[in-house]
Amino acid sequence: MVQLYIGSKNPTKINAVKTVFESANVEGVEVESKVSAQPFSDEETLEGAINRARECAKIKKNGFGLGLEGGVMEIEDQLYLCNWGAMVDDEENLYTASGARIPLPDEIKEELEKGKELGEVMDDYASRQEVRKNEGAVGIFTNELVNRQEMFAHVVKLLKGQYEYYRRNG
Ligand SMILES: O=P(O)(O)OP(=O)(O)OP(=O)(O)OC[C@H]1O[C@@H](n2cnc3c(O)ncnc32)[C@H](O)[C@@H]1O
Ligand SMILES: [Mg+2]
Repeated sequence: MVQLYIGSKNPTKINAVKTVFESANVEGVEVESKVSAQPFSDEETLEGAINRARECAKIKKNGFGLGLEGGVMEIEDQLYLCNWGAMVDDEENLYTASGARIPLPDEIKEELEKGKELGEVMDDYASRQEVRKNEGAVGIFTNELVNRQEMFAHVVKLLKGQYEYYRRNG
């Protein structure tokens, strides 16, 4: 059985991996992303995902390491939610993929510019608790048609698919 380590204790991330790697043994491990708690660009968000995947692979030598990172990025003054994933396999090959992007309202942007984390801002905005561990910002702003776990599952599928392709054709 494939052993997978996902660098987070957030259930949306762990469950996303479980739904895609159905027959694998999946364990969430607390690791450092080594970027800001609230990444502010695609580059920084991707770096966080790669750092989490590599940290997992370093600590847990017997399995694949996976990292999923949420952040925000700007295009011409419009702030977008962005998401990145990375996976390191047992031969230290690195796979990366990005997830959905949707615009965030200006009032969310203003709160983030004050230094707050999106998770905290979303709870206040939606008058809910632990949005980041449930539907996520993506769930709130898509009327829950796409929740955070489903969004991350798509990223994990992109990682798994690339691993399968390059293992056969690489
Ligand atoms: O425990 P970890 O794995 O760190 O999970 P997290 O929920 O903090 O997620 P990230 O560090 O990947 O996300 C960076 C920040 O952006 C927030 N965030 C990102 N996407 C979000 C979403 O869809 N809904 C709510 N908060 C989100 C998150 O709460 C953090 O403050
Ligand atoms: Mg975090």
